[in-house]
Amino acid sequence: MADYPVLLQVQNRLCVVVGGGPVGIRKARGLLHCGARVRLISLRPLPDDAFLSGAEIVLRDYRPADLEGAFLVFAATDDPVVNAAICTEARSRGALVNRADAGEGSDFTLPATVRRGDLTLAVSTAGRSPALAALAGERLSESFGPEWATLLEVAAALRQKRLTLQEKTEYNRDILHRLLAGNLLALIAEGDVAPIDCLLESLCGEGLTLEHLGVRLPKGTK
Ligand SMILES: C[C@@]1(CC(=O)O)c2cc3[nH]c(cc4nc(cc5[nH]c(cc(n2)[C@H]1CCC(=O)O)[C@@](C)(CC(=O)O)[C@@H]5CCC(=O)O)C(CC(=O)O)=C4CCC(=O)O)c(CCC(=O)O)c3CC(=O)O
Ligand SMILES: NC(=O)C1=CN([C@@H]2O[C@H](COP(=O)(O)OP(=O)(O)OC[C@H]3O[C@@H](n4cnc5c(N)ncnc54)[C@H](O)[C@@H]3O)[C@@H](O)[C@H]2O)C=CC1
Repeated sequence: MADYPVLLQVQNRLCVVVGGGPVGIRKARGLLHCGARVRLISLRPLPDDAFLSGAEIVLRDYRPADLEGAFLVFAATDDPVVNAAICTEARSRGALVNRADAGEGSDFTLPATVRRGDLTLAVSTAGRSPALAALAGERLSESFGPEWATLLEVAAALRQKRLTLQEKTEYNRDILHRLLAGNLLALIAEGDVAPIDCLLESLCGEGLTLEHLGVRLPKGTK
């Protein structure tokens, strides 16, 4: 059966990772990045460069009570018996569980992820080849440069304006097509405000400049 893709809001919710190897650390970092409260249980101490500031680190054998109050659970030890026990316990507590050593045993899997500001691109292979997911993510990363983050800011600001004016939502797709045909992405990458304002005003109406939309070009561009 096909997997159902969702994006979860984990801010301030407790997520428990069991296992402090490279895999557990990667999952914990991804969770911290999204504002989750992270509890990481590990038998062995973490390496010095784990950089998990803000996480609660518990260095001992996993106990079922470690999962108390968890929204998400990650079974990421190198012991399949322990991982299986974590999955059973998590489900009995009503938490969703990810099993690092077996895609089939998981309630959810993690995709390879590329972020450009609030634009998120995620690749899954339904657990069949994580290395292929990573490779496809690298390709996406090359195709979607940092200018996409600014494009999203422009699109979101225009959308906000038009919704305020109660116009039809088809407008959003149409105007984006026309802005892209006008080379907006390349103009953002070049970092010059004037030609971007010129394009915006010609397609969206007089006065609709970057400044009016509240969008700043990132530092590093002109
Ligand atoms: C099911 C899933 C469960 C989950 O963890 O969510 C899972 C399971 C397993 N991974 C294994 C191996 C590897 N995983 C990676 C890398 C990543 N694995 C990720 C996700 C997932 N891995 C989920 C499915 C995703 C999908 O649908 O495609 C990524 C995308 C996201 C992330 O983890 O954040 C991240 C790339 C991030 C990036 O670089 O962008 C690498 C490569 C590397 O490390 O460089 C290897 C070694 C090469 C290889 O084996 O392919 C093994 C065998 C372990 C063993 O042999 O013991 C299992 C267990 C099994 O398959 O049974
Ligand atoms: N999903 C994925 O992306 C990947 C999954 N894997 C799988 O994930 C597993 C973990 O991978 P690594 O992090 O590389 O392994 P690792 O061997 O480096 O780390 C395992 C961690 O689990 C801890 N641990 C073991 N038993 C424990 C217990 N009873 N209580 C608390 N902590 C315990 C150890 O202290 C260690 O920190 C591997 O066995 C492998 O099968 C491997 C590569 C990628």
